[in-house]
Amino acid sequence: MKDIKIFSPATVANVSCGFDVLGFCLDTVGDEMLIRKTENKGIFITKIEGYDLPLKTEDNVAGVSALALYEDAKPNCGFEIEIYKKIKPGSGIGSSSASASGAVYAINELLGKPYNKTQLTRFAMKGEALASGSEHADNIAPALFGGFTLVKSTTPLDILQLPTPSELYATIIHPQIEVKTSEARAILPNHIPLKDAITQWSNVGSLVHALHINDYELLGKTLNDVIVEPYRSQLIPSFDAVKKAAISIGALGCGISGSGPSIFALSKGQKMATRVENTIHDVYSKTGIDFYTFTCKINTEGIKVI
Ligand SMILES: Nc1ncnc2c1ncn2[C@@H]1O[C@H](COP(=O)(O)OP(=O)(O)OP(=O)(O)O)[C@@H](O)[C@H]1O
Ligand SMILES: N[C@@H](CCO)C(=O)O
Repeated sequence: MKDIKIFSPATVANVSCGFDVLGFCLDTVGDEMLIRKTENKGIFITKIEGYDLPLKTEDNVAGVSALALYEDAKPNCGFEIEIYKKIKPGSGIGSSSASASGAVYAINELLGKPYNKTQLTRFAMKGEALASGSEHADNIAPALFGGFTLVKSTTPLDILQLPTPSELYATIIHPQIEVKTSEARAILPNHIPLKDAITQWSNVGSLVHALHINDYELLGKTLNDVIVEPYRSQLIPSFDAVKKAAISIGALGCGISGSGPSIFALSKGQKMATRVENTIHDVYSKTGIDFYTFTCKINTEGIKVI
């Protein structure tokens, strides 16, 4: 195989209570990438469509992640990368992760799959470090593995795949403002009160349990974040109004997607998810800020060849 075309999905990191550890993969929305073997050695980004991003390998998260794999594998060829970007950078739905994960997934396929998904996650985390200054894997893991994932530890890297309830739908609202992950991380406190930590780890444990026993009501009760959301919600106009409206119409829960500005809501069933989407659409229409919304199932497959 000399070239490969892939779909690399958008993802929601944190899932309210699981800052830097929990994430899930979105269906239908994502980037496309074309990766080709070349005789010239090295990693070359030859085309980016959709958004204005650096072509220089070392400045692009796809390039940096691909280089990390390339330097480890030392193949007798090089690779050209074309990125057809659909996920806006700084959106909060894993734009950087889609490029980073997509690049390493595709090169691994072209090399005959020498690496497993955990090893690919490690390479793609180099891209996240470039984008945000932190090697978190909570967008990368769901993009590569699909479904819900939990990053049990980064040293050593240990990723757990969690069950995905089949009737779960995600609604995303993306206000057209940019919140850089690096800036959204910089405003967080270094120390947290013990009582908040207790609430948070009780929610994370209960969320994992809810996914395992397919309990939608319990899942909804766990979608709370007493540590990060109070700080970051101030960066997102009308966040509280959206959350209140989504929950009162019947969403299981609602929170900041990744580092924002996107907001996610989870619902049981497509009918309810559509009602939630219509409701938050109405709320945001009053802000005067450009935005778009979409609703989709949870993608249990992750990145795929197209
Ligand atoms: N291929 C790429 N795709 C997206 N962003 C890239 C890429 N290469 C470099 N970047 C840089 O990474 C930054 C965007 O990453 P950031 O983590 O802030 O946003 P995000 O991935 O949409 O958010 P989140 O991780 O919260 O979902 C921008 O500064 C952008 O220029
Ligand atoms: N866990 C990361 C995800 C965004 O990339 C954060 O919230 O900063």
